[in-house]
Amino acid sequence: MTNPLDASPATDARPTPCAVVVLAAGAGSRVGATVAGLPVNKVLLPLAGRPVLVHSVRNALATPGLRHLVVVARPGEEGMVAGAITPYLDERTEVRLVTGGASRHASEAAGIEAVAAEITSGEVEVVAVHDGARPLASPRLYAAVVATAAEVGGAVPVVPARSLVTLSGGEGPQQLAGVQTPQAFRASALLDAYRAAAVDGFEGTDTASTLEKYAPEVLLAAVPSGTSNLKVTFPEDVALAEALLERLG
Ligand SMILES: C[C@](O)(CO)[C@H](O)COP(=O)(O)O
Repeated sequence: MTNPLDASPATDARPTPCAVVVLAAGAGSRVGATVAGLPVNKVLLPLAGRPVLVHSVRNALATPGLRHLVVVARPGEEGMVAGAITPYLDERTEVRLVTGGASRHASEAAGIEAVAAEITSGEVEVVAVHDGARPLASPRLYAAVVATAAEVGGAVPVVPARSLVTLSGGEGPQQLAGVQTPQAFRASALLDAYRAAAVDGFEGTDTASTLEKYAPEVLLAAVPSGTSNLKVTFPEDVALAEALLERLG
């Protein structure tokens, strides 16, 4: 990956027409979320009085150049997801709700296919895919990944790991980086890559891994991000996200 800060800065004079796919279809088993004793999808947990997903969706809606927002729900949870986010949306805001699959990859594919017509027609030039469980991704981060993807092909937010790691084999301390979302890509390359992956039955661990396999010619740029863009994974993450929300305003 290259660092876009090494290249000319991505300019955003004309925001790139884009779509955002928010994934809300994960199992979330590690967070162990329950409501009234029943397991609940972690993106529906309350965070500062609103479901986690509402924060994620509202940030995504502030993306410059946004044309379409897709939310991918777990099969059987479509009604619950719609019920959770609709009260917080302006009635003019159109959110496409689609049903996800059995894996993250399948849910990503369903979300991307939901804007296939707009990609093919050229209306949408860049698509960003985001974890619904990352409620603190800022509109600024969305703007940066979309502008960078438009410029170089693909953009992935990264944050340096807190500590150096020593690998066995005598290579000395290594600085690792954590990969986050939203991950953004030129839309036609993204759609083609997911269609090629479907033919092979390939399942990527994230969007970038599918692009790396099926569109290796697409340059992926690392966009500097921060630890505040956390993913709600463990029970304590909700309290941490709440504290960060309060601090960030
Ligand atoms: C893509 C990701 O956010 C990178 O940190 C992460 O791998 C997503 O994990 P999930 O378990 O599929 O939510």
